[in-house]
Amino acid sequence: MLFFTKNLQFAYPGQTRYYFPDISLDSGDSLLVLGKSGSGKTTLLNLLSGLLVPDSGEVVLNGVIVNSLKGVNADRFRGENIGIVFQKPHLLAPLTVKENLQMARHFSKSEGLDLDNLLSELNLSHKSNSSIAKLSEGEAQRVSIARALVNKPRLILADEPTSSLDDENAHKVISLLQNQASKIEAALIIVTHDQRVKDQISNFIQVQAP
Ligand SMILES: Nc1ncnc2c1ncn2[C@@H]1O[C@H](COP(=O)(O)OP(=O)(O)OP(=O)(O)O)[C@@H](O)[C@H]1O
Repeated sequence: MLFFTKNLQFAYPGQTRYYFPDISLDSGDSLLVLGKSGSGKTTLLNLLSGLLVPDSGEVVLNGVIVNSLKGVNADRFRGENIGIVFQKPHLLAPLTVKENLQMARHFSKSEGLDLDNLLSELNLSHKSNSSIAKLSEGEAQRVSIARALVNKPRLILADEPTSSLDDENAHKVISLLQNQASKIEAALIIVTHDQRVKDQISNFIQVQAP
């Protein structure tokens, strides 16, 4: 199994404890994490990426217990093995599209993907030298997806990637994420409250506020 969690429990200080359903994914598998606003979806995503540490339970990626890594080791492992598509792109505005990808590459020792190929696959070749400020919202989102893929991660986590998109573009972005994930043999987890995504990915878990 490429990625799995077991008995994940977590509570913010002074708050009620979350008990998250177990996850298990092989390379090429996709999973939706569904739940209402405030149900704990982003919290679960942060536990899966090691940005938060569970009170108990395990997150295992490629045989490594993610929640037992600390400090620099945790950051390096995340940089090399987990690609995160944040809800907002958070790109470096003074840099060009390609420089943003080069920067992401810089933080990893892994060989990664060819940048020009990746830009072409995401229909961004013509924007390679554009500044981030001049991109449309959709282009900025594709750069953010490219940045998540650049180090050829084993796990891709995407937080609400379709929430601001119309039906056609929502469909395109999910297809893009699925195609790219299966190409690099990664597992894909998409956190969303967007029920439309179920039409493309049938495998899901539901999280609920405790
Ligand atoms: N750092 C924090 N400290 C304390 N409570 C927090 C913290 N972050 C989130 N919470 C609380 O935990 C609960 C779950 O938040 P979370 O962001 O995981 O929900 P979500 O399902 O992702 O919501 P949304 O769909 O609105 O983004 C909320 O009640 C939130 O107020």
